[in-house]
Amino acid sequence: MIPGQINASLEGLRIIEDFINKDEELELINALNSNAWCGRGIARRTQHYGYEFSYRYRKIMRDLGPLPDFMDFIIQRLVNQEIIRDTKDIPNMCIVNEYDAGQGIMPHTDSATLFGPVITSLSLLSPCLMKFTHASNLNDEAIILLRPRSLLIMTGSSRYDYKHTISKDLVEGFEVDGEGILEIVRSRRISLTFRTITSCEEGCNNNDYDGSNDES
Ligand SMILES: O=C(O)CCC(=O)C(=O)O
Ligand SMILES: [Fe+2]
Repeated sequence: MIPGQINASLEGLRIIEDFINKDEELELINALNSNAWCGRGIARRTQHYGYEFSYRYRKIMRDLGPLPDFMDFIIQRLVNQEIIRDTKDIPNMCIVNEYDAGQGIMPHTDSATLFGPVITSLSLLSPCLMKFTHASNLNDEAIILLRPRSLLIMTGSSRYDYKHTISKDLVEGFEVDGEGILEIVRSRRISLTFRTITSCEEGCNNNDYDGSNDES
């Protein structure tokens, strides 16, 4: 647990608190809980909508069709609130990640060739910290608090120049001005990360692919 400065600003990074309300959060969780989770290869469970992404091959494996209806209101809100301004940036893919206590995600930059310029991630259930570290200057870092129902928007430098990660720590601490160190005791968290597949010519319709050897 490393206390650090919380929510330092990064070019292109924005958080919208309470992007959805508690009823909407519950409805999303119920919809996701009634669908099949994919537990292959990586520690945490995932669900892929729109397109299937292989963590192992780092490419799009299959076109799964349009995003499900229960996500429509999110896409609509992204457009209405002008988070997505260009129709070509309207998400056509969503990966749902489930993190149990003790699970995180390794430092990475979401592929610049596969995915479009705007990446949004909606957080449900447990809060957590996300650390951004500049890819070529490791001293340049920012720690961002992801509260439930908040939307993280990554564009510009935060999307392309930094790696982001979520730790496996069971307890996380961060310093809030005037309030001292606050603690998060991590429990189940679900995130919905929306992206736009820019091209799906190569690697799509790999009908032989069953993902059984994927790794994180
Ligand atoms: O869980 C999150 O909020 C982010 C997930 C993420 O970084 C990714 O799937 O690339
Ligand atoms: Fe990511």
